[in-house]
Amino acid sequence: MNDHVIRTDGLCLSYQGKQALDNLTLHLPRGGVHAIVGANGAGKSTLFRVLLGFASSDAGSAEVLGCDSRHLTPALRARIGFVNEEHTLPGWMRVDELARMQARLYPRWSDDRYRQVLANFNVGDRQKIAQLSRGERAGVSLALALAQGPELLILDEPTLGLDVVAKRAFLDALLQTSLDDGATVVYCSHQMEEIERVADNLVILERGVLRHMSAPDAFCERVSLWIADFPFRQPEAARLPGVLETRVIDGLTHLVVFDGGVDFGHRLRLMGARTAQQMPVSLDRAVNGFLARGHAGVSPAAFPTTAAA
Ligand SMILES: Nc1ncnc2c1ncn2[C@@H]1O[C@H](COP(=O)(O)OP(=O)(O)OP(=O)(O)O)[C@@H](O)[C@H]1O
Repeated sequence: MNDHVIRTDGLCLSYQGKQALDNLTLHLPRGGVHAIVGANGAGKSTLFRVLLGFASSDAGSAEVLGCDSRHLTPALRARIGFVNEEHTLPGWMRVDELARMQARLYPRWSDDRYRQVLANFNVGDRQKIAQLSRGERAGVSLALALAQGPELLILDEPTLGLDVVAKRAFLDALLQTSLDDGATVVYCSHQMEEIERVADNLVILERGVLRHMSAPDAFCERVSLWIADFPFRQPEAARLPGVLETRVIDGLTHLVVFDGGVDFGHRLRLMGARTAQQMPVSLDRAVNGFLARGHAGVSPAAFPTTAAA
């Protein structure tokens, strides 16, 4: 049995000649929390739109829960929860009216789960959706999505603009559902500290291409910060294979390196470094270094895709 909750093969979509998804092959296994990261415009929202059948691809295939995204039936949609970054909900409805409507639509609806999630947010049942703050609306949309009892929950930057307390409540509710109900969560975010906390799998997209997929820890282990002291002149260390980012701080050269290998320090010494020290990096620094090389005009093709099959 194909046990991928999401499966795309050679997916392409361009808007007016701009390639939003570029031959994207992505297979996400069932279970856990999968975080999709990428720079602005990397294709994250476009991918979700294609997966949910809201946009058509130019080529390739997309499947969700084993079904072609172009032909998702209402029964299959009922097994998928979706929270978008705008938390779009009908503003004219009251919170309790909306919940009652959703309860009728979804056979697996759980009032207990709805109440449990909503309790984290300061929302009154009789408030109109339009009167809610952004964070409260986020809480309602998450409570509705989780109460649906989805097998798969897709979230597009769900915590954007939330304060620290609302963010924590949101993530706690998300984790609890993933653990208690066995739902697979797929979400995109720019917040690495969040991803570090909740994600089992890290997916890096760059200009519509899959660049990396592994556990966040495994990714971090492949990225190091090297601090080298070049007493005479700064070398062209950026040319060394795997260098993502270089900076000179207080006379020392800082290099963020991907898969530098055990002899990277030796190479720096051969280039004239008096000392070369290796240090671990945070997920934030590792991902940002990885994405920054694309911004710096370095051709991503110079780096192999490191996605697991
Ligand atoms: N409806 C559209 N019409 C034209 N171009 C679009 C449309 N939607 C997306 N794009 C383009 O497709 C590319 C991918 O956009 P997408 O919204 O998927 O990126 P993203 O990774 O979600 O970005 P962000 O992190 O900024 O939300 C971008 O270059 C964007 O300009």
